[in-house]
Parts: sequence; structure tokens; C-alpha cells
Amino acid sequence: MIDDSILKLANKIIKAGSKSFSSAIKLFDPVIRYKVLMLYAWCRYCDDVIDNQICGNRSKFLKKNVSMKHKLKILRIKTKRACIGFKMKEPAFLALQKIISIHSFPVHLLFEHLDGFEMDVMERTYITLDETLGYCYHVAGTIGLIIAHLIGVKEKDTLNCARNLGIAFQLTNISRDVIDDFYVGRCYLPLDWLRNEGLNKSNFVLAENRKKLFKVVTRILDVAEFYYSSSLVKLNTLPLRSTLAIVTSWSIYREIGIKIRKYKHKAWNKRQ
Ligand SMILES: Nc1ncnc2c1ncn2[C@@H]1O[C@H](COP(=O)(O)OP(=O)(O)OP(=O)(O)O)[C@@H](O)[C@H]1O
Ligand SMILES: CC(C)=CCC/C(C)=C/CC/C(C)=C/CC/C(C)=C/COP(=O)(O)OP(=O)(O)O
Ligand SMILES: [Mn+2]
Repeated sequence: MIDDSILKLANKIIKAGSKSFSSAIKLFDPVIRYKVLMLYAWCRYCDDVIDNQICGNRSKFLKKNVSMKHKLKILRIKTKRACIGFKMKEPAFLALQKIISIHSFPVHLLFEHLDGFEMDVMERTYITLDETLGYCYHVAGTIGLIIAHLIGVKEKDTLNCARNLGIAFQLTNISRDVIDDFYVGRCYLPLDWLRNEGLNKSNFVLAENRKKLFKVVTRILDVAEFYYSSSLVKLNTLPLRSTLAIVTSWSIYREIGIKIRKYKHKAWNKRQ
């Protein structure tokens, strides 16, 4: 069942794509780790295709001419084909088929995840916190739900904890990457909250506005705290190694937010 070549590649991808997650994943038991690695390979591939990157790294070698809309359409078609058993070529879709062949989970969550990419492709702006949370659900809450299914979670309350952890991670990710995201035309901060500080989606990035930006980001981190704490409620119902892996990723990623609070308006001078 465990196909070595795909496993080796997936390990390389998560090491390049995320120091944070590649360390925590080691604590899962081998079978769950394999499934989560396969899922990461698909997620990272989709994110890289849409962002025109390789493992999260901007790459000058990638061609820029294909429209993001077209790339998203292809991702949806290939994911659908992988789900219904087509013979796939790319490792990301072979990895996805590995999961589907050993563990059934609601595959509609894969398409809800891609719906989050559609918001990026449409260069969506987010007026209220609710709209920002909707984006977080699609790009990360769905991943939490899939991982919970892969761990064997069935219980609704526990699935909600997994969804909430994904949302907490994404709120942290938004806070960490707010300046970098601006330079690729993205702002996930609620425009209402920027307006409260006299900012807008064009000037929040200016050096003279960093202290005001930090006030908005602190509010986002406070919301993330709500999701971090609500994600722990049902952790004790999971197998021990899964709890260990999740608590480790919980602390590592949440630490990024603690560093942002510590460095305040200087938090974006280097990557936390
Ligand atoms: N200064 C930066 N600005 C934007 N992206 C960066 C920067 N440094 C690293 N990255 C991207 O983040 C990814 C991992 O980089 P790095 O190892 O520094 O952070 P990380 O701890 O892995 O982040 P994560 O929170 O994703 O685990 C890479 O995909 C890289 O492209
Ligand atoms: C609590 C229970 C029952 C289960 C836990 C379920 C899990 C592990 C939920 C977390 C899901 C998850 C890992 C979502 C992705 C979050 C996220 C912000 C990913 C971004 O990846 P990075 O590599 O950090 O970001 P970049 O793409 O910006 O580099
Ligand atoms: Mn990363």
C-alpha cells in the first residue's frame, strides 16, 4: 500500500513547503502520517499551481502566461478525475488517489478547498470578519476536516474542533503574511477593520501605517485565539499519537502569532 517513490517525494515537498508542519507530522503513527503527507502533497501542488510557485517559493522559471482561472479549472477537472479512478500522471493526484484507495472521506471537501482558491483567483476582498472566516474555512477548515476523517474521527463536535484548528492556522498565516500577500494583490484583513483605523487596502502596507496595521492584526490574532482554544475541546478523544501531533502543530503555529504580538509593528521586518 505504501508506495515508496510517492512517499519519498511527499516528504521532500512538506520539508520545502512548511518547516512548521513537516516537524509536527512526524508524531503521527506511520499510517496516518502517510495519509496526511499524501494530502499535503495535493494541497501544496494546488497552492503552488495557483500561486505560480514551487513549494511555496516564488520561482522565476515558471511560465506566467496561463491564466489563474484556467489553472483552477484544470485543477478541478484533474481532482474530479482522480476521485473517480482515472489513471493520473502527476504525483499530487497519485498521492490523492493513494488516500482515496485506503480511506474513504467526504471528497466534496476537496472541492470546497478549491473554492477557496477561486476567491484568490477572483481577487476577492473581505469586508467583514465573517467573510474573512469564510475564506479561512475554505482554504484551511476543509483541510482540518479531511485530516480528522483520515484520523478516523466521526463525531460532529470533534470534526468541528478540526475545522476550527484549520481556521486558527489560517488566521495566523494571514497575520504573518499580510505584507507579502499585499504584493501579490491579496488582502484578507476585513476592510471594515482597516477602515476603523483610517486604513484601506492600498495604504495599510506603508511603513508609516505599521502601528495601525498591528492594531488590526492584533484583533485577528484575538479571533484566532478563540479558534485555537475551541479546537482543543475534543482532543482527548483521539489516539494518543494523533493528539501529540496535533498539539505540537497547534503550539508551533500558534507561536507565530505570539511572536507577532511580541514584535508588534516590527513583526514584518522578518518572517516569523
Ligand atoms: N521572507 C519570505 N517571504 C515570503 N515567503 C517566504 C519567506 N521565507 C520563506 N517563505 C516561504 O515559506 C515557506 C517555508 O519557508 P520557511 O521555512 O521560512 O517558513 P516555514 O516555517 O516553513 O513556514 P510555515 O509556517 O509555512 O511552516 C517556503 O515555501 C517559502 O517560499
Ligand atoms: C483538532 C482535531 C480533531 C484535528 C486536527 C486537524 C488539523 C491538523 C487541522 C489543521 C489543518 C491544517 C494543517 C490547515 C492548513 C493551515 C495553513 C495555514 C496552511 C498554510 O501552510 P503554510 O505552509 O504554513 O503556509 P504558506 O502556504 O503560506 O507557506
Ligand atoms: Mn509555508
